[in-house]
Amino acid sequence: MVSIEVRNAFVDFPIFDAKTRSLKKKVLGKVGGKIGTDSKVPIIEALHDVTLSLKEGDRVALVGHNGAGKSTLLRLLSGIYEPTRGSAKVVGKVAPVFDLGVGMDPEISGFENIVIRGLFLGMTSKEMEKRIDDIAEFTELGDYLAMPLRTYSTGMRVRLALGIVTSIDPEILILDEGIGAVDAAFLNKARDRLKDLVKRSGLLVFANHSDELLIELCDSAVWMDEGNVKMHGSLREVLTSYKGKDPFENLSQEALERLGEAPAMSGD
Ligand SMILES: Nc1ncnc2c1ncn2[C@@H]1O[C@H](COP(=O)(O)OP(=O)(O)OP(=O)(O)O)[C@@H](O)[C@H]1O
Repeated sequence: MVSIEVRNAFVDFPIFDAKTRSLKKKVLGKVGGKIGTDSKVPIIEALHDVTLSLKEGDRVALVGHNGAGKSTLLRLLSGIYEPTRGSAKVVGKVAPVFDLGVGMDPEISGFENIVIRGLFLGMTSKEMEKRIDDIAEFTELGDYLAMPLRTYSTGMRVRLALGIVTSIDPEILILDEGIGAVDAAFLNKARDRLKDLVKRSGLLVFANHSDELLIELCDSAVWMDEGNVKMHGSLREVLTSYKGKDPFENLSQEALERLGEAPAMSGD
């Protein structure tokens, strides 16, 4: 059984080369974690006393304004960052997808990249080799798969990366923005693969600004604000509080039924 237990976790970034003059100016900032100035160097408090308990089957959306701490939290959950104080215990193998391009080598072929990228995501080369035909078909890259990645256009790279990422069997899947940033037409093609990927995952945490994608893939949500967990609950409740309106109200009846949701909340 996979699980994530974060207890009273803090992640601080001391900044040794901050310009003191600009920090003394009292300009009211609206985004980013708190900047503590009690010590000799300013410290950005990216995560502040975060407690979070996630279990097998959870599909969690992570929302919050720029600099609220979403990416930092995802890195903590992936074991890339250790908490400065507190604890983060992750049981299960994590497949972190922060940037679709990370882990791809421009000098080797598309085929070789499929295997290498798969290894980074916790798969074995045998498992990836079995998936090559399926990935090739999805990407429509044909003979280009035998060419070095540096010969690909940006869109071709995204196709390959998305094909690989959606082919894995993750225990814990951590997705940052990147996925939603791909071309809308191609994302439509990838949607079913993404949904299947999430179904196969033991646990999903997904940071994204697109309501539609979150509604499609998640059922609960965590709202981060200035490094704190401001709210943790059902996706609909959290998105309604975060956005100030019910995100389901614009969905068609068919979509609502598919999602097993009631019609939009009345009166707000
Ligand atoms: N490597 C770092 N060094 C210093 N400060 C950092 C670092 N990474 C993040 N921060 C700071 O931590 C805070 C949280 O950043 P984080 O990237 O987690 O936010 P986010 O919610 O993912 O934002 P966005 O939606 O803009 O991507 C911000 O104030 C940011 O300036």
